[in-house]
Amino acid sequence: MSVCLVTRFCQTSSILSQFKICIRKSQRYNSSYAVSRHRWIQSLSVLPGITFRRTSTQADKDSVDLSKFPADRIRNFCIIAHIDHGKSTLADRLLEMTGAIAKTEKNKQVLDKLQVERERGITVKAQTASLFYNYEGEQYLLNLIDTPGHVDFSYEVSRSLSACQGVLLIVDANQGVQAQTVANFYLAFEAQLSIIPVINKIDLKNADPGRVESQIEKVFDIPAEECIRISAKLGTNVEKVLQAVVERIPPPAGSIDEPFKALVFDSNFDHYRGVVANIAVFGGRVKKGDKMVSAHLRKTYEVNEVGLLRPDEFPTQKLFAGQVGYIIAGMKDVKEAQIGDTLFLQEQQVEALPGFKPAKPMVFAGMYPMDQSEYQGLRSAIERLTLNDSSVTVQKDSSLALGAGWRLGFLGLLHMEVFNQRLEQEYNASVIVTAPTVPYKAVLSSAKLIKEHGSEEITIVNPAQFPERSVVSEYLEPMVLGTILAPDAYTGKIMSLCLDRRGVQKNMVYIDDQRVMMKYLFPLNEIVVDFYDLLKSLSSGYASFDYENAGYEAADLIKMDLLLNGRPVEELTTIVHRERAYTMGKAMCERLKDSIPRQMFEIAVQAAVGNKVIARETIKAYRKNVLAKCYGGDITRKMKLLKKQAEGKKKMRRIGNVDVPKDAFINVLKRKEK
Ligand SMILES: Nc1nc2c(ncn2[C@@H]2O[C@H](COP(=O)(O)OP(=O)(O)OP(=O)(O)O)[C@@H](O)[C@H]2O)c(=O)[nH]1
Repeated sequence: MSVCLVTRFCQTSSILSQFKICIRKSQRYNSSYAVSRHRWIQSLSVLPGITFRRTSTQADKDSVDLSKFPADRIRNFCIIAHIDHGKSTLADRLLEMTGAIAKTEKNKQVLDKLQVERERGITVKAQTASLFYNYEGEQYLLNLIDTPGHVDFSYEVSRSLSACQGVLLIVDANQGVQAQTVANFYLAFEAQLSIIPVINKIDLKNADPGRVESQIEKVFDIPAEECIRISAKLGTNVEKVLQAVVERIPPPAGSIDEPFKALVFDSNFDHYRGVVANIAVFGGRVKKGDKMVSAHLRKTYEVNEVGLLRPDEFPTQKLFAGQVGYIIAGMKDVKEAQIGDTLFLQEQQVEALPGFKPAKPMVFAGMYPMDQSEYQGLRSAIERLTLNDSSVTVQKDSSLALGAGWRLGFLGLLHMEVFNQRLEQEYNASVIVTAPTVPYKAVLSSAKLIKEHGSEEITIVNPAQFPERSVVSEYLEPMVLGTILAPDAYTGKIMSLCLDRRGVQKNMVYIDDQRVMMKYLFPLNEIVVDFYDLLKSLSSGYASFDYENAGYEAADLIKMDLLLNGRPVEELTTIVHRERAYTMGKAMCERLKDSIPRQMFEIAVQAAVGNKVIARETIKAYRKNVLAKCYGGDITRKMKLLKKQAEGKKKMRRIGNVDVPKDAFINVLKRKEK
């Protein structure tokens, strides 16, 4: 709401009070309400002569005395699972049953707040919610963190686990144990957390909870009796889950008598209040007005607000040892609230907690505005989006064909797609994303270059900057250890796909009489773009895949250029294994031929290594006369058709004299199933 509109509201107190009533009426704990309420308050506070106290909200009235929850009546837990096994649906039920949200049809996946999460039906960002639960006459404070299931976001899972003492490991009663179930189990196991296996979707016709229990026994060595069978959708046995959380997950350690010490496990940026850091308090207490220090930057801040997330912000007087909540302390940049940082009070210095390793980008791509006139707008959109996603790295970049832009690093391809979608949806930005590449390394042999780079080993995130063989003693490529779970009927097809992707089998076990778990060592480059799609399609959707980093290995790599009418297109340059250059070059030329529409002249599409052309395709000349079917003199119809053609051209980028659709840069890397 604009300031002038608010000024008018403020002119008469009766209108002001009506406005407050109106806001209270619309008060539901949803984020849009929280944002609009906040903007309104902010707008008022900038008006001269008006000092504004926040109107008390239902939350403030319901204000809880958190000192009544000593650590032994707190349980902090995460919900982890393979993608789509029902984490967010279970979180909804737990929120409803403990009264945090109303039980309505509208309240679906309330913790998935982003538009992309709702559209894609996936969780991208971990979300925290504090619940009050009455167990055997005692009130408990349960802090739940719903985590994403997709491998690209496993960093979110591992840092959420650091705030917890236990997990609910959800497994679909029909699909059984899948690749991310295994990966997430090991994350929790290595963090020494209590693991409660929950078999979900028992209402499905094909549910076979008995089979899933024996898989859990075999793969994770957890007795079948410990599994809880539920239907998150219908609410069946969900109460048992809450009971198990209290009974089986230990309370957090740490006492309120110790000095204040908190771990920042997540943070997001609010344009009005700065950084909102999600913290797990490991000792002591903190309140508004305290002077707080961040261990990383050693900067001092005054605490403005602390509270719980229920799931929206719920301000409280204090936060105590064992509790999970948020803190706002005037930090202007998410870099000031580094994830993994320790917070303490100015007068009580403590030793920093171990923290986490920063997330390492696995996929890099160039991002450019569709038109250079949109550069500033895109820059501010990227800046704002990265404020809330610190795992994205940004470097300025420029290209002959696409002008000034950036090279961004992401945790995986889905992460890149989600970022791109958010740029388009939330910031209305139109972007060209170039072919993604993985971070290769080169060990330099030229003394001059070593001096220039300050090190013998360099990382290459842009194929156009790939150093020549003559100055390099060795190239290295990133490797991953992949886990594939699938019905044994598809084993043959899967093995030949893995072989095709230079995979080396490390292990293969049956997890029951029909399902196989295979471990393969892959070059990351071979699986990053389309491996999962192909695996899904050749196994009729039954196979699942997850991977973890497995260091670097020496490889015989070369740079391959793609040329349009003899002109190399830097944005389509790729790094390939020497043995694969011919097949890759041929396939890329074919796909480019399919992606680029016929134009008024012939276009030669070539792949070249050095000066040698290794593959060629030709796009024949063609003039599309959009008015051909338009007889007679209806000028409005003609204008409409010409406008449509012009719209189509807007989605293309001219390289040399060739119009290239913006999707072509990524499609060129997608291989077809054999
Ligand atoms: N029949 C049935 N469907 C369920 C049940 N629980 C969840 N689902 C459905 O399964 C799908 C996935 O559920 P989500 O809760 O989004 O799964 P998720 O694990 O949070 O997914 P990600 O966050 O993307 O990993 C949705 O269509 C749910 O409606 C259940 O108990 N029974």
